Amino acid sequence: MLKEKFGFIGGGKMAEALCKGIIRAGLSAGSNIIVSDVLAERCRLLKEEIGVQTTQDNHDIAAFADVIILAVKPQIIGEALENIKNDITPRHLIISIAAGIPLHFIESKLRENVRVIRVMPNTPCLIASSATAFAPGKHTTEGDKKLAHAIFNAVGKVFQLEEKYLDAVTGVSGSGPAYVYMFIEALSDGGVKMGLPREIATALAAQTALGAAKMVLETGQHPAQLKDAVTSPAGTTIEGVSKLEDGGLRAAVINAVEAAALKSKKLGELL
Ligand SMILES: NC(=O)C1=CN([C@@H]2O[C@H](COP(=O)(O)OP(=O)(O)OC[C@H]3O[C@@H](n4cnc5c(N)ncnc54)[C@H](OP(=O)(O)O)[C@@H]3O)[C@@H](O)[C@H]2O)C=CC1
Ligand SMILES: O=C(O)[C@@H]1CCC=N1
Repeated sequence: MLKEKFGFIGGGKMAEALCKGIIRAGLSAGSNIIVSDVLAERCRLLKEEIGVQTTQDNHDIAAFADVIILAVKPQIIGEALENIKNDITPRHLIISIAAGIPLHFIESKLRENVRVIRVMPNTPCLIASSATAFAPGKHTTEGDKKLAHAIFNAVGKVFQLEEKYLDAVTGVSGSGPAYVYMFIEALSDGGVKMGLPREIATALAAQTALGAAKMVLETGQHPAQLKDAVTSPAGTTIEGVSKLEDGGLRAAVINAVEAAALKSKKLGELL
């Protein structure tokens, strides 16, 4: 259990997933977390479902928390920082999970020497299976980096990277779960087309994605080697693989990552 208290500005999908993940991982208790949201109904729901404290006033966040997680949409980060800048003191560590928002923007909106870390997590942090990358700001200490590592390591895998890579990370793992859900849904649709009950088809598709991902991570083999091991000469798999190539799966995925990464970059440039 960490001694630091956590405050979230923005109580949406990602704050909810992170709060649940942090509590489930035993890193903090609901009573040590406060979340702000503009909607009273959202506050009520978070309080009832997760047991965190809630507020509609962002000024309450810095008064309570040591670590402040910026979890509002990138487009309103500037407004949220303006709102809290006078509340931030040297005891606070600011963690931004907003896509595309550069460290220098956040640092420039706060008082001098404020410690800021930019993080790109993903929603599987809810079940301790997140893929996260973070980049430290100008004034972060070794202790801050260790703390960020500890938080995101508890809810999945975490990598410290230079900030220049974070837009690409957003394209791969920040947005990535959506692509994988689409693939699983399509795999299930294929099963249904061929007569499987939907529930079975989705369970088989999701377990297949999970197993294949674990094979990549645990065997250390190249994905192409693992694919070749499934693909028997004149067998069934090569028929399917050939259709995926016809449909441009690889190009579609590469283009998706590029588009999401470029959008992340653009969000930072529009400020
Ligand atoms: N969803 C994801 O998978 C990931 C998201 N992120 C990043 O996390 C951040 C949050 O994303 P997500 O949770 O999906 O977004 P949501 O829109 O679900 O959450 C943001 C919440 O903040 C509320 N809000 C708006 N203005 C304020 C304010 N001034 N003070 C407090 N709360 C406010 C919003 O209310 P209202 O809706 O009424 O405006 C909403 O409930 C984004 O910056 C995104 O880029 C990063 C990684 C993954
Ligand atoms: O779609 C988005 O903008 C956010 C950032 C990464 C995942 N979801």
